[in-house]
Amino acid sequence: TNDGALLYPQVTATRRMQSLDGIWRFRFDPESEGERDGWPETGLPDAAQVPVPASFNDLFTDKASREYTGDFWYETEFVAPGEWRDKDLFLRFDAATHRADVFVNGIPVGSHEGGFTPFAVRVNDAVRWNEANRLVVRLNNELSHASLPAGTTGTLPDGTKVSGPYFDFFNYAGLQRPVRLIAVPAEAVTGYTTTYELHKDGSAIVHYTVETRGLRPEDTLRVRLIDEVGSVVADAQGAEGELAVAYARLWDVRDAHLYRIEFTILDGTGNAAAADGGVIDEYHDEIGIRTVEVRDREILLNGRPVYLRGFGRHEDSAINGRGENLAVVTRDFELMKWCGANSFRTSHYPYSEEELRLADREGFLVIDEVAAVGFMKSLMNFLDAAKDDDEHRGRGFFDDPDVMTRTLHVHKAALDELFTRDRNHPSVIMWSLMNEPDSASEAAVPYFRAIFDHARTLDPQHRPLTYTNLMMAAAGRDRCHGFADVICLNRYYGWYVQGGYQLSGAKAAFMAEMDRWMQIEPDKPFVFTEYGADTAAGVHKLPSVQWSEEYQCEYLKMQHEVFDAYPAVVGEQMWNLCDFQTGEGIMRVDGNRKGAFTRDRQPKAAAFLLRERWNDATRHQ
Ligand SMILES: CCC[C@@H]1NC[C@@H](O)[C@H](O)[C@H]1C(=O)O
Repeated sequence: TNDGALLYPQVTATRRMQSLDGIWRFRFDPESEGERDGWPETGLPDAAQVPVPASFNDLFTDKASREYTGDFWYETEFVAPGEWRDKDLFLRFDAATHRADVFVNGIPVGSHEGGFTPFAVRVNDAVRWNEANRLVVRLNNELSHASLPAGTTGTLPDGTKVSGPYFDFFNYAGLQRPVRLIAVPAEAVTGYTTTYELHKDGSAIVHYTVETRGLRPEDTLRVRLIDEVGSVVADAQGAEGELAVAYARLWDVRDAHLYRIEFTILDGTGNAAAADGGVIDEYHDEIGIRTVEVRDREILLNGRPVYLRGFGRHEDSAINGRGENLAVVTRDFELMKWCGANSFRTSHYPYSEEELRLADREGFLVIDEVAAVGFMKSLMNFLDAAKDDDEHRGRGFFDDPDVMTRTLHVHKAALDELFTRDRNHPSVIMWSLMNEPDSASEAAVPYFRAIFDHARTLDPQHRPLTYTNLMMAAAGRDRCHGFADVICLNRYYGWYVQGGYQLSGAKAAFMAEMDRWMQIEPDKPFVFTEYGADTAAGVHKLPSVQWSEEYQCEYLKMQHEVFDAYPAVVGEQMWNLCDFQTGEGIMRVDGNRKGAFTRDRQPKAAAFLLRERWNDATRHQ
């Protein structure tokens, strides 16, 4: 339900908000009996106590809890303030991973599929005003070929379910981002879009549309643009129009200038109470005046070419798991700035709204990725790429008969939610629709066509669309690159292939593939969205060996030599900013160790190498 509750929550003259974060009751439900046993009405029996937001997985001391797969429940209570009864009351979950059913006082009030975008459920008909109300939420973290991220669900001999992720990050789950009670007027702003037109004389036009609900014909919808010193620089009326800015302070890479866009619905009947000044609804947001386009094999920001320097990342930290931790987010931006980075990809799922708002303020360029990862059957950290699990033996991911129906449906819905949530962020400059799909398979082509065609309809700013290509679909094997505006490559020459002493051979093979790409896609820009080498911090070796800090630096130097040999390369995002947690396996040492920094955000030698390369002003922008 997008009734104005999906806009980023805020308190204004007309809107109210109450955080429900804190300690909630929690329990697993391996037999899926909770609803039958009345938990929505009576609450959770024998419950544990867990924090929201956080993943549940790293809180406990037993393996069955860390690895738990199936239904699990959260419970808390909240008071519905009587002063809000004339507004629409919503529960807004910023993320419930991977799916949720919500109950208030035993009454089902809504459900959601997908663990990385917000949803809101209206609860007016279920609450008791000025009293405690029981909030019970059933979540589920099972993976399938129709879940984003994709995977499979197996069972142990005793019937216990086991997650089989087709991706290289831990299948963390839970209420991993804030939960809020919010109150929105019945007549309200429910969404908006912006596009930008820059002029040579330094002026600009902000074209806007506003989505409302319940707007009465006699009421006025006013839109104002306010600059950083609080001056109203433009104003307009109506559900769509333009805001002309005489001297626009453009949003630019690592030079962010934000404007406050303010939407106000004013009572047009003339008999509004003087107290509220006739304001029916008021919502404001921060936008950046900038343009993004791909032209002449460059990515242009405000008409000037940019070179992406930065990282693939994860929302991942000790104890929290994938739970939002603003201290970690802040430290990660500090590390990226220290390295001289200007960009990151939200690998491999939409990051929190707080993360993107920070990117807007810091002037970072973001490749915003939907959680369409694992569209290549690879279990246990890629050792078994295309390994077939029982249900889908012998077929590639896209050969699965349900992929063009169930998977495509879930994928499109996830894109709709991602674009609606993030379309107004100046930091978002490109959309990644999939990470490392099996794009070498013929069956992938109709799927790509359907999903790219759909995505093209979602962004009024028409930002470039891409996906990331992995080595199993190298130049000449990938059948889907034609759909992408920018070719994004995840490459590991010198790690997964021809590692160690063979590094010189790896470089030759890497350049041979790049030469082939230059023939295949002679007009598109290329971005390396991943390159990296697992490195155990503190392991030193002269001469180097793989897993030593010295080797990670040798590896990175070689990659950068190749990138610098091809003018078509307009970006390099090292994998990964930090070490991060994965499922256990013989190729993971309590997680993936390709970080330039450790999981507790301390530097390896590679961090200093990147800092030297990216702070060298004589290089790219
Ligand atoms: C085989 C491609 C490499 C792979 N790419 C996706 C990331 O999520 C993984 O972490 C990375 C890795 O294995 O380090």
